[in-house]
Amino acid sequence: MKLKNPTLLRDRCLVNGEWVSGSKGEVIEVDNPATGKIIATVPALSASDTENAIHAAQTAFRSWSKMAAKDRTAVLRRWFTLMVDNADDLAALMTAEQGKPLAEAKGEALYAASFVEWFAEEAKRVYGETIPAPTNNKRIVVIKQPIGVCAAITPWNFPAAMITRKAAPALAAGCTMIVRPAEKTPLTALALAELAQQAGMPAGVFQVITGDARELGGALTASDIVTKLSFTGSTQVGRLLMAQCAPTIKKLSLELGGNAPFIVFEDADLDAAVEGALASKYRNAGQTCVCSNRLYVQDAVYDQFAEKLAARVAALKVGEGHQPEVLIGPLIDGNAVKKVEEHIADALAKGARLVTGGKTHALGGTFFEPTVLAEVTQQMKIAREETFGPVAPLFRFHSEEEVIAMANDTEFGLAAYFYTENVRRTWRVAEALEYGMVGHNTGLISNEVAPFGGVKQSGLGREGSHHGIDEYLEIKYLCSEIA
Ligand SMILES: NC(=O)C1=CN([C@@H]2O[C@H](COP(=O)(O)OP(=O)(O)OC[C@H]3O[C@@H](n4cnc5c(N)ncnc54)[C@H](OP(=O)(O)O)[C@@H]3O)[C@@H](O)[C@H]2O)C=CC1
Ligand SMILES: O=C(O)[C@H](O)CS(=O)(=O)O
Repeated sequence: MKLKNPTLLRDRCLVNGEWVSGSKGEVIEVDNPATGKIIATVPALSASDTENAIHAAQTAFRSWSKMAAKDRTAVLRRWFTLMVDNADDLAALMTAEQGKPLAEAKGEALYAASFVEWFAEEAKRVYGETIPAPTNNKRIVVIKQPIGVCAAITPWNFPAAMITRKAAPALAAGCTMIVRPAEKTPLTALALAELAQQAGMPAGVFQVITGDARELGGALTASDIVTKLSFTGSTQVGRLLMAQCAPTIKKLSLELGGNAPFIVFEDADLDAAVEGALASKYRNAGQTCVCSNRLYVQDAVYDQFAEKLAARVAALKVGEGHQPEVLIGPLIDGNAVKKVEEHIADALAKGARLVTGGKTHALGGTFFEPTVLAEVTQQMKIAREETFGPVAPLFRFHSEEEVIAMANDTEFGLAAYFYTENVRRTWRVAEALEYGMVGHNTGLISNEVAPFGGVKQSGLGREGSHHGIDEYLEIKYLCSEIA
């Protein structure tokens, strides 16, 4: 892994403005999923090391929260500029530790930076309000104030964007933030910490700690100094963390699992639908929470769509992320491969048909052939569980009512997609789908300006957009008797 700016490769954690090892002196190895080779080590911090970070964040909060919003904006804008200037190095780190193709990693680096740019601006727009009092001798004013010391626990699939999508609004609001990144992808998080320090972020305002998820997560959730937890990951772990936060009534933002339907109506632009399916299904080798997980195709266009999609999928180049033209990198680990194999085997055993792919790639390791299955039904595991891999299961449907019922038949409600050229159908379907985010004639819906988040068991709260900063603010009103 060659970096233009070698200072971005950090093997220590940033705690209270210092680069520190763990008090136990233990380290965690970081490997490259494409090769299985160890590329770095990071400290295994302990619960007591985490307490040090929490107290540093509490101290830093006292001054950071009182800083003029415009001055916080200036620090965040410098962080944004440094992220853009170092996007190639951030991309190299992501491809090395997570495996995604370099072009996707560069895209994520800029996507991550866009949250810092957006919330640098939002910092200056935390408005309050005045409310006419019920009696003329009183005045009521509403103000918004930063929640306090915040913690973030983030997943491996977007090592940069999932951090800034939380840290940027928190810091903009005047909070301080401790990030515990996934064990598999700490290097990008530590590089973001290095750039934050270069941007002049005061000690204790933004800290990154690495170590055992349960030990560090336990310390963060148990602390009554930490007033807010923002988590992105599986619904199963989200439930656990929600329970761990209950004793201290922490504020929560949860971005959890998905099971996105992708619906192709007979009146769709089929070529556009194929492009959208490729984008929403195979991005990050299918390892995103908003990936289409079930593709429903209306009878009249089913065979045509399946043929078009399979031809494009079979041509997707699989390989190591730094190689040019590679579009599908490795899955994150062997467990991910096992889940994909399990979903395919279950579907075929219950009557599905393999159209293309279907097995581990000739490259070996965790590389997997991009796959399309046909004649898939609701009775198969792949209909109910998030595959988190490069498999497109095609379901048939006959009517709009039938497909809406199938699409909504899940405990998840994160993202959904549909293709139709009919404007009346567009409104009916968009309103009937029980999801937090709906793509119409597009497979790419993620950006910094829209409120990203799910309903049902896909989470709580929204990230990005002007709503995103509210997750890090408390509302207070002053009722003043003036006569
Ligand atoms: N809604 C969204 O925006 C997103 C949702 N996801 C969902 O996450 C899942 C895949 O990501 P994955 O990383 O495997 O999800 P996990 O839920 O397994 O892990 C997410 C994070 O939580 C940590 N973690 C795991 N167990 C605990 C625990 N007991 N206490 C504290 N922290 C813990 C993990 O640490 P470690 O990895 O070190 O074990 C990781 O940092 C999928 O379901 C996907 O849909 C993923 C990304 C975005
Ligand atoms: O982790 C994820 O899956 C991301 O939230 C998806 S996105 O924001 O890049 O769409």
